[in-house]
Amino acid sequence: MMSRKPLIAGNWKMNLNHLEAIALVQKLAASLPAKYFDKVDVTVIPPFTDIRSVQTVIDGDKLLITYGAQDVSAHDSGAYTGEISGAFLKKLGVTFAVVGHSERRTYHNETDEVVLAKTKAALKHELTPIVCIGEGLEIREAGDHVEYNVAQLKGSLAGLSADDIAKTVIAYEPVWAIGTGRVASAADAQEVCAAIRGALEEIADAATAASVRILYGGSVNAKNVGELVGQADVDGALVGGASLKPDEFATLSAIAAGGPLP
Ligand SMILES: O=C[C@H](O)COP(=O)(O)O
Repeated sequence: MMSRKPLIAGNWKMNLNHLEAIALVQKLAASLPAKYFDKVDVTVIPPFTDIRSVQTVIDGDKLLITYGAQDVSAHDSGAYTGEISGAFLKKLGVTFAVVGHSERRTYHNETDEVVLAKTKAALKHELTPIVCIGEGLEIREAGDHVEYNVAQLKGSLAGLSADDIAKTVIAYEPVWAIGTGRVASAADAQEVCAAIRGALEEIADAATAASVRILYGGSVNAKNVGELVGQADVDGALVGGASLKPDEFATLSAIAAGGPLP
């Protein structure tokens, strides 16, 4: 099997102003020396207003941490008040763009069609989309979670070529596990991530499916990350709350790298 380098992505959501962002990145860098980055990719995903400050620290100190954006417009430029173009993000050195996070699907009514358009925009501007999918509690309790996630994945990637799909990262985030402290079991995460890989093989091809990184997200912390990333089809984590604590985020990144602890 092709080996996939783990990715630990810290989604800060709407937390930390630009001064707090600088302090967090500096603390994270101090806790996570360069030796780890051969074995794990670590990215921080701040609010848009922090990105320039984060870029300045990372470039100035030649850090190996990358950074992403929490969303990207489906449009390139023009009369779209409040939106942020992928072209602007690329110019700021952004590597990843989260698309279709459940908070955007829920609070901003983003459908699979919108997520697909944003995924295409990210790819067009050479950003790596982190395409989020995940079921709510009712669907999980009804036992329909595998079918639901596969359908959401297919809707969010509909019509993309295998080459484009190979440039994405997928994040499985069960909505009931986000910010609740109720993490999915490692077996539950593996079940859905394996089904996602199977679906990628169907819509692209085996080599593409084997190369795409699939993250788990939802109440990941330093205590549970080891078991989660130890699963065959879980290639890292999309971390919310624990990414706001630089020591814990460094520790869980080191665990994903296979240790030693910082
Ligand atoms: O994007 C991150 C997720 O929504 C997970 O958030 P959480 O780690 O706070 O549960």
